Amino acid sequence: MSALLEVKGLRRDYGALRAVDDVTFQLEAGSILGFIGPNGAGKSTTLRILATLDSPTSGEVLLGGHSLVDTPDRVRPLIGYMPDRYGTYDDVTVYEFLDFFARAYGLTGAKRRQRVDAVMGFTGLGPLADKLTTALSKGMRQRVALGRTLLHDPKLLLLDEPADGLDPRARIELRELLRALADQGKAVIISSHILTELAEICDTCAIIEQGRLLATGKVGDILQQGTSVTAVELSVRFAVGTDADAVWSRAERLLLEQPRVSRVSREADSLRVGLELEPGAEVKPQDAAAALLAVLVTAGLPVCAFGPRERNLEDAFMTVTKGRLA
Ligand SMILES: Nc1ncnc2c1ncn2[C@@H]1O[C@H](COP(=O)(O)OP(=O)(O)OP(=O)(O)O)[C@@H](O)[C@H]1O
Repeated sequence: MSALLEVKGLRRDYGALRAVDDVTFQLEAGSILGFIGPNGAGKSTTLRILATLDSPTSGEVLLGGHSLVDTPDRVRPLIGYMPDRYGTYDDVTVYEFLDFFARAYGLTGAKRRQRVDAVMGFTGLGPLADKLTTALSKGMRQRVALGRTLLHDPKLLLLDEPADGLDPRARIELRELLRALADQGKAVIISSHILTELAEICDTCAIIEQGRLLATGKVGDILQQGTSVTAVELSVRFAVGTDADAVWSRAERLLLEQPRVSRVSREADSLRVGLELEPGAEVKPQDAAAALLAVLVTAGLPVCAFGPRERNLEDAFMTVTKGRLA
């Protein structure tokens, strides 16, 4: 079965600037793709083209097998697009706002009321139906914007930086809503700078820089990129009180004196330790790690956690973009 969305060799030039350069990827129904890139990488331009708001200079996009470039009117009803800046109107309640857009989507009579009610129920906006949209918190306004995107029950959702500016609770709620939408069989593309958020929400991700896709694939596979069997990252935590600085400094000095330790840095409440093993070396990574732990404990340092450090999407992003973060 072919993918719901197929993007092939997409290119968009603005004069001499190539904003999107040969972008190719696919997306299945029911899955969430994270679109990651620094400012100006080409995320919004790509999403705008997928929303049929802009035309590519070249390339093809098929949605449900239909060309988005040649037959935009045919595929538009299948697409829900939430831009990075969404407006609300003064003196309009949540219900009126959604009802207005339901009319714009051509929904009439009982069907319209049913869709608006369904969307308000899904997004949890029901109790706020009579509130003015301007009186809502950012998280709630963003739900209204998402609700508007869902009124015509699209198959493909394009969300440009939807988590931007949301507090942690609103982000978690957004994540749950998006997961529920994917479970309903919708394909979702979400762009973001908040990489840790994306790792939890996405099935696949695409890293874009200067218009080019540098990596695409399952989040787990992307996380593995740039890792090697000869480099090991460890995370060490200490049970510390007011002596934290002294303990951390001693540990840092001691670790840096050890063979194979390539770098040590502080990270939130732990030390991140890079171990380099010689290629083909007899010593196994776990033995080298065990030797380090013994050194720390023998020195009387209060180690309370010690183990391999999990790579996160930020590490993967830095690896595939070669460290050029926006
Ligand atoms: N209408 C336009 N005319 C000329 N250049 C444009 C236009 N739209 C975007 N660009 C340029 O294309 C490049 C890609 O922009 P785009 O907005 O797609 O990036 P982005 O990844 O979404 O970044 P951000 O996270 O900052 O929104 C940038 O260099 C931008 O300045």
